[in-house]
Amino acid sequence: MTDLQQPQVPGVATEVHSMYDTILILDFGSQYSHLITRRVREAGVYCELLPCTQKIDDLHFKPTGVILSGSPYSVYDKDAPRVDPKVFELGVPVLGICYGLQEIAWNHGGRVDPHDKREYGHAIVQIDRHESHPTANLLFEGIGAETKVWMSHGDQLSVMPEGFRVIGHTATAPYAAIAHEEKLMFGIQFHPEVTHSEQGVKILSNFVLGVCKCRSNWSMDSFVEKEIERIRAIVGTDAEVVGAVSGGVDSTVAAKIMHSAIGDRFHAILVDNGVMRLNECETVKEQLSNKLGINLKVVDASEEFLGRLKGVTDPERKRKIIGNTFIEVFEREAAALDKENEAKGRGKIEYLLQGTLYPDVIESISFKGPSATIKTHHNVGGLLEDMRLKLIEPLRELFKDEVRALGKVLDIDEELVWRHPFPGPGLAIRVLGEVTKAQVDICRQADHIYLSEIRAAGLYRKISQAYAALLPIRSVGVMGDQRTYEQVIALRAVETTDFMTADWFPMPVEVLKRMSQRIINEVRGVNRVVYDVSSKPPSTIEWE
Ligand SMILES: Nc1ncnc2c1ncn2[C@@H]1O[C@H](COP(=O)(O)OP(=O)(O)OP(=O)(O)O)[C@@H](O)[C@H]1O
Ligand SMILES: O=c1[nH]c(=O)c2[nH+]cn([C@@H]3O[C@H](COP(=O)(O)O)[C@@H](O)[C@H]3O)c2[nH]1
Ligand SMILES: NC(=O)CC[C@H](N)C(=O)O
Ligand SMILES: [Mg+2]
Repeated sequence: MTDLQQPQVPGVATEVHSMYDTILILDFGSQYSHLITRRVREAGVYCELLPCTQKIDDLHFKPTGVILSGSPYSVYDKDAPRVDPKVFELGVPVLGICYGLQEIAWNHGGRVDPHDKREYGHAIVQIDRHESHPTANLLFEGIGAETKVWMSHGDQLSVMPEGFRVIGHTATAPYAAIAHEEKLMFGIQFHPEVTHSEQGVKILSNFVLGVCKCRSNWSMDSFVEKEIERIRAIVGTDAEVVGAVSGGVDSTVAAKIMHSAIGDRFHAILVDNGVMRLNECETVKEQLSNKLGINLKVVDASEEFLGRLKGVTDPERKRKIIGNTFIEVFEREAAALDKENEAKGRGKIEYLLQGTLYPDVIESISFKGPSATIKTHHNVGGLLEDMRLKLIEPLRELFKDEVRALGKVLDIDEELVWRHPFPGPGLAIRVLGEVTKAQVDICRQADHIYLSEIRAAGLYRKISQAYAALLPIRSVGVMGDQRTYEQVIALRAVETTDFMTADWFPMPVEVLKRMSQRIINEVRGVNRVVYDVSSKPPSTIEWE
């Protein structure tokens, strides 16, 4: 998934960079780098985050401006990440944030030293304006004499780099913001991307719109039209496309775009893996066919999946088995479709549609290399390395909230757009221990009651993800004067924006009471319900 190139068609604008001005954000490992990306997009400007080790000569587009992120490193560390100095020869504006400022200074004859006090938290920047140098004022255009910002640094600029002037200072940092008017280079010691910096969004938009003069045309409306055109250009007039579609918002939005582009040359496939939620396959088929006009084939492979999961209790093995079986089923279906098409004199299936999102791409490009594997997230296409089909990933530049906005533009039902994510391995990683049909049924029923009660209480949209898990233990209870010795259901609900970190949701007690009562009364085999009050980290969202 590290390859950022999409299929190319000579003479046709199939490349995102030919349609939008692009801000290049170079990531030096700050925790906030992806937030810079979000903010620039919010200003209506397309941008891409690449590792700071990116060589400018290898870049396949010319950025309209460059932003250098913060970093946990110090510029004087022996192993400090270094920017390719050619960035400064591109002749486009550059903005350095925190480490980025220090890196600009370091490269232009300035000095950076550790400060006796680390500065972490709020600070006030006094803005220094220069009447006879209007360009230097551009970054803080429209902002008053001072502004509240958020700082997180231990080093600071001690000697100004050549040709730069101070455009902002704080009580402890005399060079908190600097500018070079001819080179259009700016540096700020604080973090405009975090919400604690009150004018942060304005400062970033001043840079991308005022300094870089980017066109502000990145909107989901314009994206749909351009994407449909791009797909048509890539696929041409004969080729056909398959796509694994789960009913989740990502694959649904991707499928809708593909369908709009090529109609019935797109074949959507939903695999019933035996670990879907109650009535899920029917509901998804209904929604996609009736409401979106997408022809979805449901392939029942439940026996195959459950058969292979027999006796398996290890979470990673479950994930691998499911991932591999998905591929086998999918390849089989694609081959069958190819045969059918051949008989009908239709084109060959040449492409595979995937709902990959930008966070997946960002995660796979970290300059520090891949992080430890906590869980193997299954992804149908992600594992199809030796497949002859070429990938089409319409959402690979988008964040989840952009995908949801796109869903609205495409007139997809609110209910679908705001659907909680559901993992590919489904209930298999929510039935802890061995996955049998009987166990899946218990989990499925409890999950259905739980989600219905969440909806009835009007809480579905407040919660980012909720589900019931079946624990592989028994506990003693009493029912109708009889001793029971049955299983435990754990209810999980979290609030999160990026699913990388999450807080447990404070479920109202009254609602919990109803849920627990209903599950114990209605689901055979369960005599106890517990509510999960763990955050991520140190826990994860799924139990396995
Ligand atoms: N049962 C399934 N049948 C077919 N494809 C599936 C199935 N489950 C998952 N997939 C494929 O795996 C991809 C990754 O799943 P993932 O859950 O991350 O995305 P999603 O289901 O589209 O959206 P969401 O994250 O909101 O659930 C999906 O986009 C889809 O292509
Ligand atoms: O498509 C998927 N395939 C998987 O294998 C998988 N594992 C976890 N998830 C989803 O990812 C998010 C984070 O989950 P964790 O905190 O448990 O890692 C949550 O939204 C999880 O539901 C998966 N999605
Ligand atoms: N947030 C940052 O970019 C910090 C940069 C550098 N590590 C410092 O402490 O000053
Ligand atoms: Mg899903």
